[in-house]
Amino acid sequence: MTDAAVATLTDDLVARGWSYTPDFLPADLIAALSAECYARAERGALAPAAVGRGAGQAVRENIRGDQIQWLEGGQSPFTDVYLKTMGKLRHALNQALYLGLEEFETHFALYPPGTFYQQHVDRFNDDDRRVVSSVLYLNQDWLPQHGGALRLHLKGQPPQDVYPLAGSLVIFLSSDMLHEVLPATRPRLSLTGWFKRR
Ligand SMILES: O=C(O)CCC(=O)C(=O)O
Ligand SMILES: [Fe+2]
Repeated sequence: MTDAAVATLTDDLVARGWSYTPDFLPADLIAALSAECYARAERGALAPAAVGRGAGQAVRENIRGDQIQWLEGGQSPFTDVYLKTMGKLRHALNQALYLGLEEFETHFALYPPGTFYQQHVDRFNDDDRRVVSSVLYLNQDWLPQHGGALRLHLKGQPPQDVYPLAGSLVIFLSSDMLHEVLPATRPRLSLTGWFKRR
């Protein structure tokens, strides 16, 4: 992540509420993170993702069908490099945009073929701490015919589809951006995260 890439990212976030950075992290690190996600899935560490919060939380596969595991520091050298990079990005966002972001929470997500996440925004009604959403994709050799786009529903414009290509990073404003994940023909892996204010 060069200074120029960070500048473009923050400029795009201000100008249009989202940004796309190809090759955000090196290919060998992305391959290691992808292998780690598959290994976690194989040992049963990923669990069906829930929607909602607190007492209203429930697994609803008609709304979202991914399997997730939250990350913690110290789990692997690869996830630690990712967490450290997102920490640097958090500082950069704060310096450029004065967002007061104090935390970053993130999970692996695996969408089995055919699963999806219906249109939503990432901020909860009863908790407005999520300010910026991030998705880092871990899928080698992804082709448009595999489906699985992240569809951003931009205000007053046609929707924007982003394919989940290995190493690419999408950032958007958590409260404003209506978005959905379209079904794919192959497993779709990512690290999804949220920069939060206190
Ligand atoms: O994987 C993606 O492209 C987006 C995931 C998402 O919208 C979410 O987890 O809230
Ligand atoms: Fe989302």
